[in-house]
Amino acid sequence: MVDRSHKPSAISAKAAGPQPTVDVSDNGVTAKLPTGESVEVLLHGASVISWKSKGEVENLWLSESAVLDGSKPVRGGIPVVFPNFGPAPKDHATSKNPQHGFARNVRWEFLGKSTSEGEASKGSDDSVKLDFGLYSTALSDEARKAWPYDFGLVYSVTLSQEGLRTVLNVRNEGKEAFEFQVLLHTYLRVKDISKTTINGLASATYSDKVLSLPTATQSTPTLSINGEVDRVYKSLAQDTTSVLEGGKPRFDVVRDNLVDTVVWNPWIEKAKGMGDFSPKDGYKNMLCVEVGAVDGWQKLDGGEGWEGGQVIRSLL
Ligand SMILES: O=P(O)(O)OC[C@H]1O[C@H](O)[C@H](O)[C@@H](O)[C@@H]1O
Repeated sequence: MVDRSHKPSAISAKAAGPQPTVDVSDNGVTAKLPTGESVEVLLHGASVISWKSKGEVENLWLSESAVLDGSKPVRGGIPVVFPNFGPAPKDHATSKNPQHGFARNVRWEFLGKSTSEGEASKGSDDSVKLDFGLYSTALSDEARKAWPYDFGLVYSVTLSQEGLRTVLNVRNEGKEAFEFQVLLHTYLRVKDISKTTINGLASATYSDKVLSLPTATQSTPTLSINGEVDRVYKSLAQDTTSVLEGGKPRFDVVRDNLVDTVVWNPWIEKAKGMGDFSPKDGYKNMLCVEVGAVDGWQKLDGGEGWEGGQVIRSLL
């Protein structure tokens, strides 16, 4: 009789192949796929600070003088903005919070990794998911006083050949309802901002912070960046915002349960004014396309949960 017990099945044969690697340090977590893609996440703010595609192409812009020691938010990568976007409004429960909330400026906990094998028949790739948690009980007394709600956040960063998925899950762990905003403040790396264009915003309504215009409409199908831009595009109909370089697709940013998108480039003067922005002409190599729910507030009753996120595809 033939002993088949050692014959590898299709599944175990695949499992025996190269596996994703995950390195955990005191400061953060790095994951790499056998095909070369990698992601690096700081525990400070659960900020993604590097995402490389096959061929080691860096997709995210990180300032050379970004502060990574936990003393301030990271200038670059993907800081997580929660529970308020921008300066907190005076007449809201978030009013005592810092600009863009506290989540980007506190240490998160690494909850663990999970890997999954792709199935060619389903068109899926190998992937690795890193989960990070932040709970109200971990905040300083001062931060808890400023926003006194019981909450739990789980931020999942999934790396695959297809791209990078980042999803935030918010739970109200208390009895009292709270309101929040969310934004994934992604700094995309581009070769030359003067040749970079954005599609997917046509006819959308936006507010323009540079021109102090509360309401404007995107009249052209393609947006070019020729100067400082700081716009909040609201309730977008299309779920994909595309970034092109020299007319060729470079990134697709796909929103999931998030309807707004901020487009930001500080340009020359604002870049000069930021101590942690360098090189000073770095504005030529970055473009923020920030998916979020920032127009108005999301309300979460006690015991309820909410989830939203993005997939960014690098199209090189
Ligand atoms: O300097 P930060 O607090 O990180 O904010 C950086 C930028 O974030 C968003 O893009 C806002 O729309 C901008 O108004 C702000 O300048």
